[in-house]
Amino acid sequence: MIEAKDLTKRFGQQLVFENLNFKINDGDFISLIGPNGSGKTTLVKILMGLEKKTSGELSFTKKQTIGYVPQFRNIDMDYPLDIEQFVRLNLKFTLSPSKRHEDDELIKNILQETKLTELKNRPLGLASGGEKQKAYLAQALLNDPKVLILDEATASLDVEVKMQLMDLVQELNQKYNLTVIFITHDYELTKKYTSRALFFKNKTIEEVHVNDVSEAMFEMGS
Ligand SMILES: Nc1ncnc2c1ncn2[C@@H]1O[C@H](COP(=O)(O)OP(=O)(O)OP(=O)(O)O)[C@@H](O)[C@H]1O
Repeated sequence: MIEAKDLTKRFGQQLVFENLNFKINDGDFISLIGPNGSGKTTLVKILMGLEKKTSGELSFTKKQTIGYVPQFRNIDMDYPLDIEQFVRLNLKFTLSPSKRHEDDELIKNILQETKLTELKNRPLGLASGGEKQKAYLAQALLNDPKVLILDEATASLDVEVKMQLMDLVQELNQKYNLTVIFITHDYELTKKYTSRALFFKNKTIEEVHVNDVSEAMFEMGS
């Protein structure tokens, strides 16, 4: 479980949010929603230890390995790695033959789990948007995370491709009780896939029942 108590973040004089109080349970599929600039990415950066909180508490009941899938960005056609090589980047490189064998097995399983086996030798630069995002997902899964953060990971993808990626994440959530934190501006995906929603509003956060999530929540000024 992840618990925030009175979590507050400022950048200099600018208050991003204050007194956030929430719990995220193991196996939750939770969305972080709210307008641009309301602090969603800042919160996940604090969760990942990339940014410091200003005050308040953030606690984890046990060691929580975190995987992170970023927003889609195009990759040059001449990017030198294929999908499998790209996924391997997240491994700790080693010269030990027995570790090499273990790594090969791990990569094989992850590629299978993310439905990339057939595509593993495709140059990443020539892969479709959805395939690239699946490669990022595979990389994020390498360290056996208990928590997966999708940071607008479905933005700019076609609707069908978004659904395929989310179906895959849902499978992992259900099969491994993986906690999923989904930052999104997508109303439909929030409704279809998430079981809880945390809504950033007026510099703080409130839990909203997924049935009560409205399109306006993604549009309002912060
Ligand atoms: N390193 C930084 N230094 C100063 N201000 C920052 C920094 N990072 C973010 N901010 C500011 O903090 C606020 C929250 O930004 P953040 O990126 O967390 O919002 P967000 O909800 O993720 O937005 P979006 O939906 O547009 O991605 C914004 O006003 C942003 O400009």
